[in-house]
Amino acid sequence: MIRKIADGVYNVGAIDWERTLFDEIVPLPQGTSYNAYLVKGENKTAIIDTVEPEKLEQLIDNLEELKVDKIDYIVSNHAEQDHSGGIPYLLKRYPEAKVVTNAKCMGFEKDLLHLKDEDFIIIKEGDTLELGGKTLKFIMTPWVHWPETMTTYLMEDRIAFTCDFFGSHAATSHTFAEQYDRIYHEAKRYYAEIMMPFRQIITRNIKKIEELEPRIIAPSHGPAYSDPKFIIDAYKEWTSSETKNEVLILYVSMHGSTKKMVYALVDYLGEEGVEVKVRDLITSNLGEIAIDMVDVTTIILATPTMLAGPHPHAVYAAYLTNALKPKAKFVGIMGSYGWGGRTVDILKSNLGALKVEILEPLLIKGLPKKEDYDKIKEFAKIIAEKHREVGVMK
Ligand SMILES: Cc1cc2nc3c(=O)[nH]c(=O)nc-3n(C[C@H](O)[C@H](O)[C@H](O)COP(=O)(O)O)c2cc1C
Repeated sequence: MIRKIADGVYNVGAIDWERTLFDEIVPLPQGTSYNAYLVKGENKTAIIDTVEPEKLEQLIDNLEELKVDKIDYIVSNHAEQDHSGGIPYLLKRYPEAKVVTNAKCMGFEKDLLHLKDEDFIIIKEGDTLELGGKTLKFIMTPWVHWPETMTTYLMEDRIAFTCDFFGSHAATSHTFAEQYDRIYHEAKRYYAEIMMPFRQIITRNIKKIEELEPRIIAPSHGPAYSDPKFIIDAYKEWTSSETKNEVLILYVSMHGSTKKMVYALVDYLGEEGVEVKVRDLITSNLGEIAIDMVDVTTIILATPTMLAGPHPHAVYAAYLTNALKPKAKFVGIMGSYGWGGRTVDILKSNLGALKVEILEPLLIKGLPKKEDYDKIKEFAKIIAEKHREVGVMK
């Protein structure tokens, strides 16, 4: 399916309606797309990014339908195979084509795709490429989400091809975002899963794209944006240091004691005027957990003690929180134990990358008793007080 972006500019990539998992961990409830953009100048033709190799057939069909018998440049914004994986095929089909990218990306593609030095034209920040009436300018946007990532800007049409940056895992036949609620949610999920660990550097990259004053933002997953402000503002909101008056509780419980503690905390936090999100680690997937983390002020890890430490699912949650680096300001640890162990130490040792205050842990023996509920109530009061201190609650 060819999706026209502007005169001489087409999305010739693939739509993957049925894929359910990405990177062997990220669930895809809405499928995804691998957008590849054909830009036809008066003299030269370029394609910006390719598709996941499994979906090459759709790209080939689209190129045939547009009767593309020559490609001069294959611009590669990102070396990850869902965008670069089609390059070896395109080089065979269009032997005169050169891969246009930055030096870092070339290095990765030599390793990942076994491309050779002579396959490349190397560009750097601010360089331009003339196609005849259409000029591509290259803007380095590192760490969205690999070190080599860049944006290609079509100057005359003011289109920013941002690759993963501003993308969403959404299979859709719409060329441009139309169902804004749906796309906001999918773009936020994508941000949470893929971009959140690089929040600080992304802030600088948002500015770089905004300064281009693009008319269109065309990422390599999901629909393009004919209203770039929508997605730029959303990214500004997610990356800002401001958090909401919300607590996310991630819990696991074998026999229900920790769960009782969790739901008591939910009630007490409600009484204190704090919003709560609760995720059972056994039934919640990574996407749901990640999206919930984006703007909460506090994350609570709740686990029973098992084999002298936290339940392995709680270790996973701590590891994930540490890796995703949400902007939360506080982390709490709570749970039930039988006789003792290193639950708190082990969880803390998995949280070293976070700039958070770790609250005084709350561990109780067995099923919570009357005095334990008092402690949970006190825990809720402490969290509310912390939220007041950082100004997310009056
Ligand atoms: C497989 C297993 C291993 C356990 N290992 C420990 C342990 O090493 N240290 C401890 O204090 N309690 C241990 N316990 C006891 C639990 O921590 C205790 O029963 C707790 O109340 C369970 O909380 P839950 O109902 O939320 O699952 C273990 C329980 C199970 C089922």
